[in-house]
Amino acid sequence: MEHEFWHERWQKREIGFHRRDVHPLLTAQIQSVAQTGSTIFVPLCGKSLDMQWLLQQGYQVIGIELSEVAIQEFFTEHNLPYRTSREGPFTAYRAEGICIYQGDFFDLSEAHLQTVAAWYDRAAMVALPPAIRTKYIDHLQHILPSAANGLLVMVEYPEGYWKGPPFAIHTDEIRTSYQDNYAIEVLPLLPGFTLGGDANVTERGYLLSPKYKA
Ligand SMILES: C[S@@+](CC[C@H](N)C(=O)[O-])C[C@H]1O[C@@H](n2cnc3c(N)ncnc32)[C@H](O)[C@@H]1O
Repeated sequence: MEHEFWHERWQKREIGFHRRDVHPLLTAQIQSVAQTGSTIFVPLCGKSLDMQWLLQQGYQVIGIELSEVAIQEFFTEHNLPYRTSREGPFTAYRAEGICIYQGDFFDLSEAHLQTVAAWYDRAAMVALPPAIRTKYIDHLQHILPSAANGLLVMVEYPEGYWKGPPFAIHTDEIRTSYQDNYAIEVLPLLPGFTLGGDANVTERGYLLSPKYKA
């Protein structure tokens, strides 16, 4: 997806991916991947309420998001006074416990994520078409600290049912993408996120723990 695609979606308010509640898998599983007080990386974070929930639970949050509209709305909607600073290719938005980098995920480096204990991917990997997704997985594994755990939420639906995004990502692809470096626990299927429910669309969580810690 081109950057323009996402900027337009935020400008035109085509943000059906934005949930009005905290994701139940996050609340159920966060303690499996990171202790309270530790830092959670939220790639392609949008203005997810999940980040506010993490802050309320005592976690620190690092996010990365292309859209400054999304980031400003996040801080405004939660009444979080923030400051901004220009840092290389990014504008960093900071408030107590949280830093969201406005810019391209692919410009992040290891230095930005040194303190991260776990990453939380909800609607990040599934937002990307296959060619970019491969780059995303490579870059993510390159910049994460080797001890970081993962909590992933993927969308599943029958082939051809939707055009995407979100793209359907099944367990086989998660294994191919991460099994070299992570042990993978596959969580049970949940009803999908679509408004009013849609039996063809489901979500599945994964817990990833590193096989090799430096
Ligand atoms: C489907 S939305 C999901 C947002 C959030 N994770 C949530 O659960 O609501 C994907 C987000 O990724 C952002 N995005 C897409 N490509 C990006 C990139 N290369 N770098 C940073 N953010 C990106 C988009 O602007 C969009 O807000």
